[in-house]
Amino acid sequence: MELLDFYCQCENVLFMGNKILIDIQFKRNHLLQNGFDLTMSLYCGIACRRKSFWCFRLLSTYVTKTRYLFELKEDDDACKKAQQTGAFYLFHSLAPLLQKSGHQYQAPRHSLLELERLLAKFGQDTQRIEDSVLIGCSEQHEAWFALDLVLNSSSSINASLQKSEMETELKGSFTKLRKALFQLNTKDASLLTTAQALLRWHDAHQFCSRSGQPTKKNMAGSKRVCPSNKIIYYPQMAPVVITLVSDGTRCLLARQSSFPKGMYSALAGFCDIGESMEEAVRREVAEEVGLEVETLQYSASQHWPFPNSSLMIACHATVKPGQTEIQVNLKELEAAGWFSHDEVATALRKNNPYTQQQNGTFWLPPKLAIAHQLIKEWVEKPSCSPLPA
Ligand SMILES: NC(=O)C1=CN([C@@H]2O[C@H](COP(=O)(O)OP(=O)(O)OC[C@H]3O[C@@H](n4cnc5c(N)ncnc54)[C@H](O)[C@@H]3O)[C@@H](O)[C@H]2O)C=CC1
Ligand SMILES: [Mg+2]
Repeated sequence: MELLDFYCQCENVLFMGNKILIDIQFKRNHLLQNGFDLTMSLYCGIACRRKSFWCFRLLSTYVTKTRYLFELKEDDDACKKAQQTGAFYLFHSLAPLLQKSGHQYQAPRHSLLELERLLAKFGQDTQRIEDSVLIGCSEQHEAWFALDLVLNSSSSINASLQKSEMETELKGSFTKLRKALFQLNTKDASLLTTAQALLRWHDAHQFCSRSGQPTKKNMAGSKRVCPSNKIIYYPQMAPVVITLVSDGTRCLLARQSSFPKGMYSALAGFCDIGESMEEAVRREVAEEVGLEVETLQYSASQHWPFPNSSLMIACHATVKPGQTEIQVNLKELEAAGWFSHDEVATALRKNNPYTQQQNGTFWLPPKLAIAHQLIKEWVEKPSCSPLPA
């Protein structure tokens, strides 16, 4: 909804608690005088009365959306109300419901009414909807939830037998996220990885680790509380560093035996407790390939759902040109080597996860993986100027 539409609907003045809007004519003039673009999607504001005039501040769509999600996480009643007009992504044993068209997958959403009908049809209690977790909302504040139809269900044996009937009813299939991830658009991929990570965390944190009592999820699923001792548990991610090492002209790529055949990636490793990101990078590079990092530069980060939730922290690092002899730690890696700029640029151009490279050439992680971004950055700008490690 755009600014102008919103004001036209609300006539002259004020409404909605602290989201008070002021006289349309005044605001329109004021905004025009101040050079605001009325077509911007700013449509919500906060106003307060100062002496004889109103002060107001428009909030961006992003800010109002963020505040709305915060409210839903904090207030169970507001969250329950949001389910009435919300939409649900469905999972079965952590596999999302997807519909396939050509090479692409799409994630359908269902209304509360459709979900209630589905559960009733398959003999499940509609109370189960309270197991759903909040994963986001649209710009119009339609809240999005995810529900696993099998996890934590008292009738889980029954439900798993009904999987194919459910798929027929829902006109889709419950597909392993690892298989589908790279054929989803970025928005669906991000929502589904968040949803899966959150559903998995709830499934694994049903009991308090101190009292052994069942913990209780809040409506949004942003935490669990032990009713007996009030300990609050929040969903966790493990920090992982991923580093593309360069010697100035070549970059170092490696593979684990668990990787798909022919795929090489940057070096990755979990941070140890008490370590900074910089220390973790130095240790992992030394541990895995026997090299000492000289400089490093942060690039970007990414949530990664496999095998459990990780926060991938991506960096570029360099080693001294004269100290490039690799000693592969075979307990961690199957192979590692230096690759020239041309070799990597060619692999990047040809990279296609559906038709993995033939005739012995190597291939790189797909676009959605942060390893791919890191490698692409290096190919585009091999001589960035990192900081001392
Ligand atoms: N998104 C991306 O582009 C990429 C993501 N990754 C992810 O990075 C992660 C870490 O890479 P690895 O080389 O496997 O790590 P790693 O080099 O630390 O080795 C894994 C080993 O570390 C130990 N470990 C320590 N803390 C752990 C924890 N919190 N969880 C699990 N194991 C722990 C275990 O013994 C495990 O076998 C992997 O889960 C992988 O999925 C890896 C490459 C690319
Ligand atoms: Mg590793």
